[in-house]
Amino acid sequence: MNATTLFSAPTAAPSTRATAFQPVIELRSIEKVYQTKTIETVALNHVNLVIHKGEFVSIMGPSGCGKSTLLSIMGLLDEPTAGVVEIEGRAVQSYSDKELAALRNHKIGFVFQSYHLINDLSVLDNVELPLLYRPGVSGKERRERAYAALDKVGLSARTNHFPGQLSGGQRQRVAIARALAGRPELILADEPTGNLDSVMGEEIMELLLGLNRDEGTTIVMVTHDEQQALKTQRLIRFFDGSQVS
Ligand SMILES: Nc1ncnc2c1ncn2[C@@H]1O[C@H](COP(=O)(O)OP(=O)(O)OP(=O)(O)O)[C@@H](O)[C@H]1O
Repeated sequence: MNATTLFSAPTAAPSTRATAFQPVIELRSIEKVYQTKTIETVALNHVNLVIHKGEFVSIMGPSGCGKSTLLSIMGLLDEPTAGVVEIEGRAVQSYSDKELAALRNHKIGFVFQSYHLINDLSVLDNVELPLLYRPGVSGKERRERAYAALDKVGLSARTNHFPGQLSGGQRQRVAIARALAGRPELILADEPTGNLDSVMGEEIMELLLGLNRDEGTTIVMVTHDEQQALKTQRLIRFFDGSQVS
């Protein structure tokens, strides 16, 4: 299939606090091929995509069409087989390993379907954990940021609980607080409501919409829920590693 251009302006006005049309991340002709001994899978087929500051973009498509692969490449967790990823106008390939690690830790926050919380740690410690690896963030600042993030997601009263004592929706709130404590410019959410019932899923969706609207946080979300996707500013549909709309 030929290269597909995913670039398009947001369908709704970006958040008032966002800097309109300033790219946060740009993918140019990204290809990802997984090669095993017997089979070659083209997971992404020359994808072109720009995410702008303050956008909330959702990505939908059938199982296996490349959504998680796309998110991993955007999150600098995986490398494309071909093509260029640019963060704030600079090709990621030109960053040193140290700079890349800093980008990953400082600019990008991840939210996963299965929360990825540590069950033996309290809610507060889970949220603080990624900040332990941040040079220059003191213990006091870590704690303050974690409390502030938990306040933002409405969990101030649960700081000493453990993940096993929380509902699924509350666990996802903790995971979102953990991402927020790092003050990321971009949140990548892979099916954040996938394990939740419709009421809790709706709550998490409202939380993400609020963060985007009120704080200008840029969000890219993979979802199988069309109703939720339609609430975001731009919906990108994938099929077989390429954008179809
Ligand atoms: N590590 C891997 N090795 C080989 N093939 C892989 C690997 N990871 C993904 N794939 C293949 O790449 C394709 C895209 O996978 P990906 O997980 O990105 O799809 P997806 O759209 O996120 O699917 P789902 O909705 O089921 O999570 C699939 O055909 C998958 O089998």
